[in-house]
Amino acid sequence: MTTIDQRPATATGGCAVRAQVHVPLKTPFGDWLGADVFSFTGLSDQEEHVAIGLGDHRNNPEPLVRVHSECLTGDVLGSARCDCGPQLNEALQEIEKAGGYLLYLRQEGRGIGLYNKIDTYVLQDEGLDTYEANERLDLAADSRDYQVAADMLAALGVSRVRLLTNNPEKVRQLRACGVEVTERLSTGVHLTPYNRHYLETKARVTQHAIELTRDAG
Ligand SMILES: Nc1nc2c(ncn2[C@@H]2O[C@H](COP(=O)(O)OP(=O)(O)OP(=O)(O)O)[C@@H](O)[C@H]2O)c(=O)[nH]1
Ligand SMILES: [Zn+2]
Repeated sequence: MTTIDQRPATATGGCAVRAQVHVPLKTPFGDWLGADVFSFTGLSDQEEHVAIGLGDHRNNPEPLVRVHSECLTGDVLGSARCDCGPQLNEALQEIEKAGGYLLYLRQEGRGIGLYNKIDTYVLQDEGLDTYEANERLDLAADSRDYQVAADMLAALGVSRVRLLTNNPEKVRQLRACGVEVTERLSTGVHLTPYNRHYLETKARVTQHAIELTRDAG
């Protein structure tokens, strides 16, 4: 059953919790998770970002948090070109166990949007890497700004987090926005027959903490 439970909002820079809705989720592994989905008002970029509270998120002074950037092809369609889908599933499982939040940010294509991302796939298949392909379209290689994630955490009353990410830029930006990141935890390495170059490029260009063994995959 889905329930709606308005709770007192902690406003920060205009950002506040708008509603909290309990949603039963079924994972690809067949488990049922009880998720609290939070929507917000006053988000600085006007996007419909959501926070998904899992496990004992209310009482955890240092919740496990993942700031996940939207990837329709990976998250929904299960595309093997990237690692987004498996990272999302892993995060839901880990956060459920530890108690915390998945912030699902509507930042398709590292901020360039879905249509542009699909266009870059054509360029990637001609030999460009994921960052070069963005730039060939005169778009930023990665335009993501995580201030909005910091605002959402503050609105949830969260100031200290353990962060599940391989991306050092997420840690840097959240800290710069006043979030105390006490620990960065790497996700698993989700190698497919199609994403080795994608993962290698992330490790080389943006220093993602991804350790690829030569013979893996
Ligand atoms: N422009 C572009 N974006 C992509 C491509 N494949 C996936 N993405 C986007 O990349 C974003 C995820 O970024 P990643 O670089 O994979 O990982 P991250 O979020 O920086 O780091 P983690 O927290 O470790 O997952 C999502 O918004 C995806 O939509 C691609 O080929 N081109
Ligand atoms: Zn993806």
